[in-house]
Amino acid sequence: MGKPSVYVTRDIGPEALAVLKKHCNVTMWHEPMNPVPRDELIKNIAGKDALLCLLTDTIDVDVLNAAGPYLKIVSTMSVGFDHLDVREMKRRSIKVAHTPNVSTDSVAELTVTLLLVTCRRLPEASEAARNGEWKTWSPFWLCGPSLNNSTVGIVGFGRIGQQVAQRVKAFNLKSLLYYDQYEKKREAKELGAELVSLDELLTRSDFVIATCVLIPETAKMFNDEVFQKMKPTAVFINTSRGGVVDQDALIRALKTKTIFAAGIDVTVPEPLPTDNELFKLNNCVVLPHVGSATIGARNAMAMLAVNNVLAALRGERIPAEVVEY
Ligand SMILES: O=C(O)[C@H](O)CO
Repeated sequence: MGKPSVYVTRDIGPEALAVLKKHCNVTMWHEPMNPVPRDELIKNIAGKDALLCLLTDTIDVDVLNAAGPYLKIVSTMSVGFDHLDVREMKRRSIKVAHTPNVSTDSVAELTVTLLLVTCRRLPEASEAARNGEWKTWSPFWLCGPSLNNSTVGIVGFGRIGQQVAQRVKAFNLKSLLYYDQYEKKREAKELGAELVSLDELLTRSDFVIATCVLIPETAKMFNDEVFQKMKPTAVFINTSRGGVVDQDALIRALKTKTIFAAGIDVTVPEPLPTDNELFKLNNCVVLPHVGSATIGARNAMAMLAVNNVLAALRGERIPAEVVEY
């Protein structure tokens, strides 16, 4: 019997690819900075045993139909799987896997970095130094809020939310709040975090950090009403998915100073067009979805995505199967 065939939608690095190629015939989309075009994906997936994809690939009924009857697993090199039609895959008995845990620290580090960069207005400050706006030291020029003695509210207290909590605790907070559909009692106790309603979190927090998953219940949950409940001094950070925010509402909140500032690593769409209003606001820091962008995390994600594929093809237990559906 020949090797199973796998379509890989981007170059996932030499280490992980070498392992995959040892056991499978690999066809791959080679352009590192362009997602595989839809027609190319549809053409190449035909007859494959496995698909290893990224969060930039929408894997829906059309792709599954094009794949045909041999497809046994869709393995995404991401924690989030909102780009996959998981329900349809389960209906067809196709396994679904993702890459949790291995990027948690990197995303938590980036979240805290973005929080600090946004509240201390660093992009604005750096630009001012570069463009000659820096005329003198001035008492209140480029000031922002401090984390010291502040209240931080984390929306979505999963692995990443908890690691963010762990890190921000070091800033000598007044209170650490979280909102989650589950109580997470033990973890919250260890971290000294208090479970509150969303409303209470919004009204009490100086910093509101979104680390929640994108599911129908969280889609556009940060809307006009939610921003209006935040303090006018509040800083909003989102490193989860752009879809949890009503982006027009965020623009309104930033423009009208309903909130002080926002730092976002995720947008709708991605990439965010360069003429988007958010890029024109100096109280908004936009990053190009780099939460997990450390070399170690990305290699570990690639390797886990490969191991998920190999386990499924061998009929073994999949290291990180998506089960909750
Ligand atoms: O889902 C993920 O893994 C992140 O958004 C990308 O690192």
